[in-house]
Amino acid sequence: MTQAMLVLEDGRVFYGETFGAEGETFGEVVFNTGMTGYQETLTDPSYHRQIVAMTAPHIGNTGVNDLDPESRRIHVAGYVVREPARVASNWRAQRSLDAELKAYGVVGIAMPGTRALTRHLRDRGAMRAAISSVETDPRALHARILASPQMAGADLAAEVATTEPYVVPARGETRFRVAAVDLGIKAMTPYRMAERGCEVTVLPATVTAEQILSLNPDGVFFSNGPGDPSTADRQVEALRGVLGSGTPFFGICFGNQIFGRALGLGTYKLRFGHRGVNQPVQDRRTGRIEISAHNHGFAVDAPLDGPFDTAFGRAEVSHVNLNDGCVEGLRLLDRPAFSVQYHPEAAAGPHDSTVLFDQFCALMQHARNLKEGV
Ligand SMILES: NC(=O)CC[C@H](N)C(=O)O
Repeated sequence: MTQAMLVLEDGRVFYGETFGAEGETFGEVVFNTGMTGYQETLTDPSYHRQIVAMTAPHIGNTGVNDLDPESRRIHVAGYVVREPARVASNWRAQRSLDAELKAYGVVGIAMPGTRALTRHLRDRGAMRAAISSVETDPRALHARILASPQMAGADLAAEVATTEPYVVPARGETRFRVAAVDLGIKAMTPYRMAERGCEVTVLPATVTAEQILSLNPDGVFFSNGPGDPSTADRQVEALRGVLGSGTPFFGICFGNQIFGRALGLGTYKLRFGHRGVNQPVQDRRTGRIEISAHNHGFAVDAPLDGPFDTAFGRAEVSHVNLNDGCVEGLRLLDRPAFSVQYHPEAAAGPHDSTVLFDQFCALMQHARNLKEGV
């Protein structure tokens, strides 16, 4: 085993052994608290340019398969685990996690200090970092970290999104046609719509409102994605055009942040964000609590004390996080549009929130009924 080190922007150094590829990598280091779902995490495009540290102490137990990935490749910039499983044991396992990380050239580190790292990030916040198995001087690596890009201000969606439109067919009869803007979309999202009878046309991140609306969709969706939502001006512009048309809208994660901005709200960076599969979110209308999957480092700044006015009529915060009180969902009260900051597609994660896909279908059905005068 080769020695490796993880160095943080504030100078803290951790030592361990290489896991996955050898080499050097830079990114924002964040922690993920999921006990399961490491393959979905690794392949979630929203982790582009992030070094992900797993708090679960044993990673790789079930190996890697070709069924669970959320995109075509591993997207994390680097991977931090406490102890890699020595044996991949599962009936679906096709390869080991170590081999998969090597195949994608993903530099990782196995180190005893993941708990200390998590406590450090919890107190000081997510920050830039590097993993290296080729550098021996932490100070030299630290200097390179200070020259690497920040996550705040990073415009990354177009780096991971499709450049060509493609169609995910409905399973069974086609009930609705959805235009989905890919900002780093996870594969399970169009799948959840397809299994409800939606034919989903996935569009590049730079698509305009005119291009979206020219498809005459029953509904429009904006996906999750990497980077700082304050940079997503083109997408905010496109969404304003969509909302103005009255076409039903649903957004997830980055899509929620863009929706917030389209309504005139601001976004801000959370200290350490939410990444895991057990975040409690409350639906403020029903009081019901959903345990949900999360991956966000930014949040929308919205009034929590009741409905507020926007250019598209009244809006309200529909969901809040019970851990830190941050905004987890928004809805318009006079138009068919809503979004959530968390991941109802549940890959990986509990299925408490998949009902939101049914609500999107219900909005599309309602809009169709109105159009047809039913
Ligand atoms: N999963 C996402 O869509 C993340 C959105 C945004 N990049 C954030 O970190 O908050």
